[in-house]
Amino acid sequence: MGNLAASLVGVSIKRGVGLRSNTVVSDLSFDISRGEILALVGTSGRGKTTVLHALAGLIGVSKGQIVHYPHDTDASGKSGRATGVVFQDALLLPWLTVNQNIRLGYKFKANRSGSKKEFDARVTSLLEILGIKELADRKVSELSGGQAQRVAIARTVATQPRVLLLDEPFSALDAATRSSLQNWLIELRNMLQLTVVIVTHDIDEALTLADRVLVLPASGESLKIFSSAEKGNTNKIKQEILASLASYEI
Ligand SMILES: Nc1ncnc2c1ncn2[C@@H]1O[C@H](COP(=O)(O)OP(=O)(O)OP(=O)(O)O)[C@@H](O)[C@H]1O
Repeated sequence: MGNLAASLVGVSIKRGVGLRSNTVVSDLSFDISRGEILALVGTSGRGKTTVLHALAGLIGVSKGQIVHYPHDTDASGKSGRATGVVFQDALLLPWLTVNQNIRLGYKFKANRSGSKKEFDARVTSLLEILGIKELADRKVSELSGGQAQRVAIARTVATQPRVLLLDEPFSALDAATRSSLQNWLIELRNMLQLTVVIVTHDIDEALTLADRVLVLPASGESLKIFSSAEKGNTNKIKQEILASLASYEI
């Protein structure tokens, strides 16, 4: 358990209400290790966003449980939040500057402490670490899509979530910007020892970013998890993932 950030144990999730409710995720179990990037892939409607929202506590589970393991330091009461989510649309406040948007992230951090001076220093240091210091005084409405996504991720990282949840954060970006943000995210994870769960439609993105790729199963199928540790063999893994995605189609 010491190395785990969270676990799903026999989780089923319903969407919709009353007679129209439907079980969209059924008896799903997997662990999220600390410091890993885990990609969730699966055909459309398979429940990737649903799982992410359940991990974030935005929707409940109908069966099973999701366990978030506190860090050792949490006993001191200085823990960050269990999760932080970044959606496909950056959802920043366009009338504020980048700096002000990031400050909002810090303001929402649980158990924040320290003086205003310390708080300002933390914002500046985060902007520096994330390589967006030069954007600090720009209005969000003046940012490109790629810059806005960096700021959205930065704002969520500022809340110090134990697990960073990303829902197709790069899907609206052009290929070059996307690739640069993928590299940036890997650097960020390495620097800050982040634990990341990312939903993506793009198998190449999943294999570039993730330590493990989890293919969400259709009802009755078993879960498949691919390790991209053997990076040299990505073609083979990609073929296996594509084959398992295809086998789910009815
Ligand atoms: N608010 C909702 N009310 C009712 N059904 C919903 C709701 N949100 C999602 N669903 C249904 O739950 C199922 C899973 O949706 P979800 O968005 O999690 O899938 P996904 O794998 O993320 O899909 P996509 O790749 O298309 O984004 C779908 O059948 C969808 O229609």
